[in-house]
Amino acid sequence: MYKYLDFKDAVSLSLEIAEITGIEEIVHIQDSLGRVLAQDISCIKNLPSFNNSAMDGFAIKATDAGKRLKVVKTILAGEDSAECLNENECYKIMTGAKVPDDADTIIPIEDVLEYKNDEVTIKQNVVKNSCLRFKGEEKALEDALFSKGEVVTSAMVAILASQGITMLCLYKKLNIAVVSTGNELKEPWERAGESEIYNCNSYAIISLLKEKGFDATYTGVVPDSLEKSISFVKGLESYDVIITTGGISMGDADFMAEAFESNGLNIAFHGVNIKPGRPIMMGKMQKTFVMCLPGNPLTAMVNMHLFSLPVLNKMQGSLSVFHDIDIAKNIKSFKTKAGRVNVVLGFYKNGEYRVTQDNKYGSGMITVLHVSNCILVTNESTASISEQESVKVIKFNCLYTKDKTDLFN
Ligand SMILES: Nc1nc2c(c(=O)[nH]1)N[C@H]1C(S)=C(S)[C@@H](COP(=O)(O)OP(=O)(O)OC[C@H]3O[C@@H](n4cnc5c(N)ncnc54)[C@H](O)[C@@H]3O)O[C@H]1N2
Ligand code: MOO
Repeated sequence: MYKYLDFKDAVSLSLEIAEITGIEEIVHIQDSLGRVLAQDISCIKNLPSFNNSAMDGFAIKATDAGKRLKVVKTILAGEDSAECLNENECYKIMTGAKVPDDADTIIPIEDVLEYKNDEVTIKQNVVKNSCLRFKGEEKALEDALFSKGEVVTSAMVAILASQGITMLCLYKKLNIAVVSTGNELKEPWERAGESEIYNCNSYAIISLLKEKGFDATYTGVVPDSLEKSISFVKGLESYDVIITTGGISMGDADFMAEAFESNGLNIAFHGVNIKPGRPIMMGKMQKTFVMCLPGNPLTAMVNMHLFSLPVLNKMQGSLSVFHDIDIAKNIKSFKTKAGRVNVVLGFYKNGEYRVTQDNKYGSGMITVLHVSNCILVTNESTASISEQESVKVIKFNCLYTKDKTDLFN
């Protein structure tokens, strides 16, 4: 195994070699949520599209404040009325209806002094242009709306639909293979003897990928044999990304590094000075990005958050690659081991961080992930985090940002 690489260098290196696949496809807005835009989009219909009323009431000239006016017409939303006001006249108008150019102010129905027999008495105090929404005041034609690389949200879908845009050019979803390794593994639907365990990593990783908007294909368990590992890996060449767990450390049955190297893997790094996650390996096999994560379930998931998701964000074409960290107050002191980067599980709520089980758990554990909702990363010189200290946390359901963030505590 190579010398353990510095955590920051490993993250930088992985992002350096991660390349966007750039393959585009046309998708309906209904299916675009969480996908990455492959086009810039600008305003093609003014928002709003015409001057309209923000209230049900009367459209008047502000200069008619204090007068009694004749209601000459009622304008409903969707109607296009020509201007027709003479002196001492006004329109009755509904919310969203187009305001003819000869009216400049809307008086809500509850604010008039009297409304009877098609006549309305307007109060003295009238503010010109009130309750009026002007054409293009929100966005005007050709204003920039979205940029290539933005992730589609429901708010964006609202804007797209408001523009009459139904089809979008998006980056095609990455083709991700998820692989488990190890003779000890049985699938959850099989029967595991006492010395065997159920494969939980593949299902956990695929679920996490789904949570983050990625799809993945589960390709099965590779047995602990170099020959079989080499040929299994060969069959995965068409994927954009391969994520494996297990078989990457120093044991007699750890064949992943050799199997990938035999298939032309260019190793970017193998071994990082971090706990958990030290044996992690990343590299490129021709165009395929390879992520070999350690087999311990907790380690595999933590590595997914720290290393894999930013790389996948970049490859998917998203501009928001980096973890959007939260700042929290640490409410229970705990120790970490200086000399390496530590990843510490915790629970974040209302601006407070509470360490999971006093930071005393093993990488092989599974249930500690469930009682945690975030991680915290300490730098190599940190040996403890005290109560009341301000800490940076990465929530499992964090957003991602364009700006490179400093994760260290
Ligand atoms: N001499 C050394 N031994 C180990 C080192 C080291 O530096 N020197 N590193 C340790 C660390 S840290 C880790 S993490 C593990 C990682 O080892 P591998 O990536 O080779 O993983 P395996 O040995 O195959 O498995 C580890 C552990 O995880 C279980 N496992 C594997 N796959 C799954 C799965 N799909 N679902 C559930 N559980 C899984 C496996 O049964 C093992 O218990 O190495 C240390 N050793
Ligand atoms: O990555 Mo291993 O813990 O760090 O168990």
